Amino acid sequence: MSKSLDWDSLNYELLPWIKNAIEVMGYDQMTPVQASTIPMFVGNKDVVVDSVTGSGKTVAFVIPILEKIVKEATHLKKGHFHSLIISPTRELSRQIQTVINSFLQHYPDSETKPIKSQLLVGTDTKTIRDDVASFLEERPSILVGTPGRVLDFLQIASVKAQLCSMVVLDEADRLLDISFSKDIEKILSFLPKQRRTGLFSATITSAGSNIFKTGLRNPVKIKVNSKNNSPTSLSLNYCVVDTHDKLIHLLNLLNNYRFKKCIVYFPTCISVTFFYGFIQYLQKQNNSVLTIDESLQFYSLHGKLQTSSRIKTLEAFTEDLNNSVLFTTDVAARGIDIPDVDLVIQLDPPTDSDIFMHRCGRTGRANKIGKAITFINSGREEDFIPFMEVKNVTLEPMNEVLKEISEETSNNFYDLFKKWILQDRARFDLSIKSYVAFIRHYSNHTASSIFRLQNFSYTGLAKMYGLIRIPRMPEVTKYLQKSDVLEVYDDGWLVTPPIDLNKFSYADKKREQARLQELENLRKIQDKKKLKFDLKKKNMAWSNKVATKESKSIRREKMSLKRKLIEEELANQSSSDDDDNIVTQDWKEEIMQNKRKKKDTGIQGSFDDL
Ligand SMILES: Nc1ncnc2c1ncn2[C@@H]1O[C@H](COP(=O)(O)OP(=O)(O)OP(=O)(O)O)[C@@H](O)[C@H]1O
Repeated sequence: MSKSLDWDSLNYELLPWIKNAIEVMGYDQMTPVQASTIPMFVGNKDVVVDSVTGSGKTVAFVIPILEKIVKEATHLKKGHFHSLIISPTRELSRQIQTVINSFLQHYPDSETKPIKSQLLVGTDTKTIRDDVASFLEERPSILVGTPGRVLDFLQIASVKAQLCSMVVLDEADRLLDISFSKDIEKILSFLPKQRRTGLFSATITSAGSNIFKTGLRNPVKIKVNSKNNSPTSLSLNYCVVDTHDKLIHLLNLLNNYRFKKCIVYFPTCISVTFFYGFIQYLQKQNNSVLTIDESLQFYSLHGKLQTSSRIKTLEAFTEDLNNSVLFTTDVAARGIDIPDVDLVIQLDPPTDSDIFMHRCGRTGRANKIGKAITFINSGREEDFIPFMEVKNVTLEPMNEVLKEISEETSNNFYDLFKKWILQDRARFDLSIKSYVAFIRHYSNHTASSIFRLQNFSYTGLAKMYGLIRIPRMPEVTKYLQKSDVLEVYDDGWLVTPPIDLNKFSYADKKREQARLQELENLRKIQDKKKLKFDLKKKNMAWSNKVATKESKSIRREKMSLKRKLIEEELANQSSSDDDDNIVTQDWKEEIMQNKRKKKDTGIQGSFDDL
């Protein structure tokens, strides 16, 4: 392992054009992970690299790949490639390709065969056939892509993988987890066994023994130590807040804290869309409760957006030099390298504690100062702090940055939120969907003893999401507490009198027309059914009527017995408090919901039933 971080102290001479690229990029010295990894990976060793976020792992595998291509890939035939880099997201793959290309810009023109790279990610415009055509035409030596697309590509007969001699799994623990591992195994089965393999991540230990599924041969483990499992330039803080005021705290923080670029992590895609819409309204609207600084520029990015829009947003956020704020999900948690991000806010801790460090690590990169603030819901979630301490991640409290929120402000803000929702049924739908998605998300926490649905403030959450009605979910109805933040009226309404949902319209004219049409259809069907039923009843023979009555009373008896059994079962369940019960009850609710759906054929997609 090299002790000096001087580029000249490597145990071999870097190619002159690579040296030139390094100089132009302004990398005066190697980072520790580069000093340890480059000589090993160039020297034909398999490597497993564990190094904190923002420590320069990308260059640590890009340089060895480029060095080896120059030495080995001069005779590559059509349809073959030299190296394959796989990463979990399109954004990260694109970013890796940008780093490769910024090196390749310095590759001398005098060389007869240029070195090229190709990106393999799903897009709205390019098919896999397009990828193959451009591969055969352009003859790239390096392929970079996401698992699904890479696998599809390798399955095409004209693509030959026999000469691939280097493979890198960036964010390897993620690629080896349950969602990607099957694809990765298949991809690796296409590659020759005699190859070099590099696994890179800031949380590689989470992959456990899965790393050996990658066919590593006598790998060298490179761990760049850090005291706090995070870069020293990154400070990790938390604030304990009441759930119902969390959005106000977030907005106050964005208004008052000085930053260049901030990333805010939301729990779900739909919550990004929902809160992004509301915050844009607040910024435009002159209101007396909470105004948002005009200079703040908001962006939203999540995995359900089209690729082209994801690319545009990321580029615009990267280029924006003013106070810009990106609302996003874990799609932008790993690997994304945006210069000048100096603040990261997590609205909630992630469901997987590994993601916590990846999210925080979007700031404090390459020795630049950064701050990551995580909101913790008051109650039980404070236990998250010692839980992370055990994982060698120390979080410091910083409640002093938060402004006190009076009850009056809190209620006025909620009224403003509800007013916005009542302007458009689409917002009402979104509010309910976001709320439901959050609860489902919350129930997926791996640290389920800390993040317990039983302890959650459901009305506090409803206030935070501006709900006008609490959806009928088993998780919610089971744990609604009398002492909660909001008064819940009949049928889950949080406003009185309740809203007539038949008259609650969409602002979008087409959507509203479709809704009215559906309502009309439903009414017709119900009228027809009623007519049919009345006729049948009228025409039925007296003896049949008696028989029907009898069978009805038998059915009623059976039903009441069944109900009793279910009630007993539920009573038993609520006395023990584990999350499995929630799943069971959820299942029952699902059956009931399905039955309800079958009954009322129209109006699906409205949330009247939730
Ligand atoms: N030798 C170097 N000197 C200075 N800056 C560097 C050097 N090498 C890389 N960087 C810069 O460090 C930043 C982080 O690099 P990179 O994205 O490779 O980190 P990483 O370790 O892969 O992080 P993550 O685990 O979050 O993916 C980049 O902006 C990169 O330009």
